[in-house]
Amino acid sequence: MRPATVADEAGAARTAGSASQPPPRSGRHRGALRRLMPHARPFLWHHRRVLLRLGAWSLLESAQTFLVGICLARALDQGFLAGQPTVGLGWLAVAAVSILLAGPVLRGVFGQLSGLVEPLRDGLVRRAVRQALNRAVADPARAAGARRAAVSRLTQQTEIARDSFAGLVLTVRSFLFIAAGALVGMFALAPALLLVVLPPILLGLVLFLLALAPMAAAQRRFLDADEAFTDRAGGLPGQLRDLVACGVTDSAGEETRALAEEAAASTRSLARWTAVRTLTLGVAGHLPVLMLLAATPWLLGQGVTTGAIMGALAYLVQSLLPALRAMMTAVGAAGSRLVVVLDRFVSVDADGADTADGGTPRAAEPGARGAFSFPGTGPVPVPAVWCRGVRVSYGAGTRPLVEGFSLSVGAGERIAVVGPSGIGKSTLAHVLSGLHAPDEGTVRLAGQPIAGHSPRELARMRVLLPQEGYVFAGSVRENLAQLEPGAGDERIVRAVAALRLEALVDRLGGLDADVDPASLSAGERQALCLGRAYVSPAPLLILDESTCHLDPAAEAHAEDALADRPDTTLLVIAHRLSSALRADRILVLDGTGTAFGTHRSLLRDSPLYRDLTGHWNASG
Ligand SMILES: Nc1ncnc2c1ncn2[C@@H]1O[C@H](COP(=O)(O)OP(=O)(O)OP(=O)(O)O)[C@@H](O)[C@H]1O
Repeated sequence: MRPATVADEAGAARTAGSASQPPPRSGRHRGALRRLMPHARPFLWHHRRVLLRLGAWSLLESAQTFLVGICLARALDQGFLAGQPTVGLGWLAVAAVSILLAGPVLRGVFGQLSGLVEPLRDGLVRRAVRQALNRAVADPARAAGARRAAVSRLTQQTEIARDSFAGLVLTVRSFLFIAAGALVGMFALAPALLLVVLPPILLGLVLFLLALAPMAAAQRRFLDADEAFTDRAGGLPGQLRDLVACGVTDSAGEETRALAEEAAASTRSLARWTAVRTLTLGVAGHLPVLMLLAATPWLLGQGVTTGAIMGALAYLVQSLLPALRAMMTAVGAAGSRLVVVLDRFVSVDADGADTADGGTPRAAEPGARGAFSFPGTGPVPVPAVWCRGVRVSYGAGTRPLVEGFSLSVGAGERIAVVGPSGIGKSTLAHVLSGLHAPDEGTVRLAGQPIAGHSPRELARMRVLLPQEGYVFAGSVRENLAQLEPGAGDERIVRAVAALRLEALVDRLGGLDADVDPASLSAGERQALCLGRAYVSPAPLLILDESTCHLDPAAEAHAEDALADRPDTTLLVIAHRLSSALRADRILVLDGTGTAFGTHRSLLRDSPLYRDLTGHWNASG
């Protein structure tokens, strides 16, 4: 049998990823087995009757294996070597009948196999379609083509899962029952045979099991690195002009070099583990035969007959070792594929992330991980901001600023909004905050319609910080706790520390000191307002150029601190390119239409975004 090569391993990894959403982040698949077990156990328990029937058919396979070795030994010892050829032929005839029985046995096994494999596929297909439909409802802005692509990807993955699962069940089951038949047969022939062949088989198996986890990790690392590099290299030629225009060729080159180095390192690592696996296959697949041949004089000295040694050889060469090699290969290749694909189903559910645009997967809905319940459907995360069919204008008869506008932002996401001056960014911020009712359409925050809430209720749903930082005459503490009057000192101190406001608070005389708004600079007022947003209980923070009086470093720190605030979704109306670069996704407003994507995808797809970044770069 041909040993697995790095190319095979890479192929197996690619097959699992070929149906892929974008490459999983490194480490994302760590603990995949642990994540899958809670779903696998109920599935297997639910199909326990099929498993029992499969076991019953497989027992016949054990019996058949057992008979072949025993018959061969008897044919030699009691027949041909004892001068009784007819007896020998008789035993061989029994062996031949048992071999012929293999056909019906295999038919029975396959019949039961479908009872296990098809429900898995049906469940996954149902799940794939429901996931896509749920996302289509939750995110109507996504193009229909992308939705179809998501269904196609997921249905394709179900086929990979089905084939891999079938291969695994077949080979693992076969190995277990054939091994049982062969080992019992050897024990029946002469227990001393087991002393010779069992240790190398067990050694190979243990080495194989020890290498399994690092091998799978190496496959995943290779898959991630290979996809990331291919993605990058494929996109570069088309982006070259914009990269030069934006003056970011050095950083783009560095990034590409790092991806290439990671791809090379991951391939080397995969090669090393493939060599280890080939070694384990060699130990388990060939050493038992060598040991048996080398131990023949000793076995004969122990009174083991020639027929028994030949029977053991037949068990090893005909049944046990081929089944062992098939099982090891299947677990190594199909097993990894199955884990990767099923884990993607789990991860799609947990993240609610549709990454069809090639963008960054959205941040997970807090607490949603593990919501997968196989093979039913799990909850789809509620978007932090969701709007549909929104039309906004200032007065009847005037040209609408936005029309037919839809958007879905996942909880925990960091979004930047960009667009030319006067295009309607602030107006959109007001609409999303419930301060300006749209002419048409619906806006929901965390699943709740924004319309019809009192100002107090709105304050618990979102914070909108305008460009002008409004500070009132009162204590520093009152200013910081304005949106959460009951906030304790601990919370206020945490906000002060997170936003590095200690020096400002000290200069003002501490938390209890009175503030004279007129004595503060515009930047200081903005800093206090950012602290106020941090203290607020609202999960959605909208910054409408509310850091424009801070220097770029302070602005970056403030945005990072607010984005890192627990359970926070951050929407920043950006006035610098750096804000957009820090965001997970960017919304580009251009009056007649919008574009929504990552910095990279927008550089490629949105002429307006390219112009804006070029303008920002030119103006420093
Ligand atoms: N209350 C209002 N009544 C009438 N027109 C308004 C009102 N507020 C804003 N507008 C107009 O709506 C358009 C969009 O304004 P908006 O402030 O939302 O744009 P913007 O993209 O935030 O601009 P900038 O980047 O300059 O802040 C502008 O033409 C503005 O003059």
